[in-house]
Amino acid sequence: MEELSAAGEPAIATHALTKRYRGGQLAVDRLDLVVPRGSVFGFLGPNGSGKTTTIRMLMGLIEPTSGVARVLGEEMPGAGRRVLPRVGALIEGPALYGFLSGRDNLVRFDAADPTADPRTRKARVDAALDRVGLVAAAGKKARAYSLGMKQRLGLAAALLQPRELLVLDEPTNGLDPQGMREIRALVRGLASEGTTVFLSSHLLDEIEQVCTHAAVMAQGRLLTQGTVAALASSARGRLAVTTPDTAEAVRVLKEQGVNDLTVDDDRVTGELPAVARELADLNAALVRAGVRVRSFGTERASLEDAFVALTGEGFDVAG
Ligand SMILES: Nc1ncnc2c1ncn2[C@@H]1O[C@H](COP(=O)(O)OP(=O)(O)OP(=O)(O)O)[C@@H](O)[C@H]1O
Repeated sequence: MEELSAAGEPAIATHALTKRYRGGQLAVDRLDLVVPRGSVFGFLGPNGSGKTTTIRMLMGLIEPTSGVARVLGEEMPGAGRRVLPRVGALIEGPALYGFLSGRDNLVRFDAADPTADPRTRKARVDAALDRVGLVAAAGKKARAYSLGMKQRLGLAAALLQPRELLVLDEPTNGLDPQGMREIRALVRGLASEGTTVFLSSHLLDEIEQVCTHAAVMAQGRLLTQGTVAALASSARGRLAVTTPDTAEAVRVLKEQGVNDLTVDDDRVTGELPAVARELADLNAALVRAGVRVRSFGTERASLEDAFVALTGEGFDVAG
């Protein structure tokens, strides 16, 4: 609610947004999403959970079957002509001409924008290249670019004009760790200037590293949304004990109601019992049984723990 009073409507708000494809597939099911202005919002879900379908509806590329999608305060797809110039989007990889240089690709994008003044084109293209760190490679043909460079060039195209909102569909998909870091740094930089960034990902780690807020999708449905900190803290952390006596520790902890125990070297971790117990009592039980405890504590819960708690299953990171 705070965001509403601070800066008008949220950057994105959907109400009961639904998409059923012609074949009958219910891809998005009554989605209520609220993306606050100024947030870096992670749209998280395994492959096939409906992320791309949602983004396509938000960008007016496909019509919803029912429900409402509002972007920057206006309803899509109807208000597309007014809204889309204020939105930079990178969906399913940028459409680049391989035979043109990175710079000339941007010149083409800029020339295709009827609102872009040709006299200031060069300055816009230079600024965008600089922004994504492609100045040195600007003269190379795009087909010689690595996947990460292509992704950055796509982002540069989205950044030729100042944007209030950036929508990025799996921006780090297929990138190596260095490429991922570069995109993350770019996203943080844009966010610090006040751009709202909405990005989809199937990587929990990535969302934790860069996002302030997140929503979790599974099978077309929204499981939860909120700040990343609140989502992670909604899951209980795991108990972690370091000891040379791992077998005995496992036996004692099991007796004390600790589930899902795993041993990795001299570390025993487990799920804390649902009924809150004094951690000190667990430690005392270990000591009583003669287990030599080197360290004892709980690990901070991660977004992954929250996801597992919500769905009862592991996060599918395949693909
Ligand atoms: N054009 C289409 N026609 C019919 N079904 C589709 C179409 N596009 C997607 N689907 C189905 O809708 C569901 C959601 O797909 P969607 O691509 O939105 O998910 P996603 O979360 O973006 O996954 P991914 O990351 O793999 O793209 C899937 O079951 C998919 O098979």
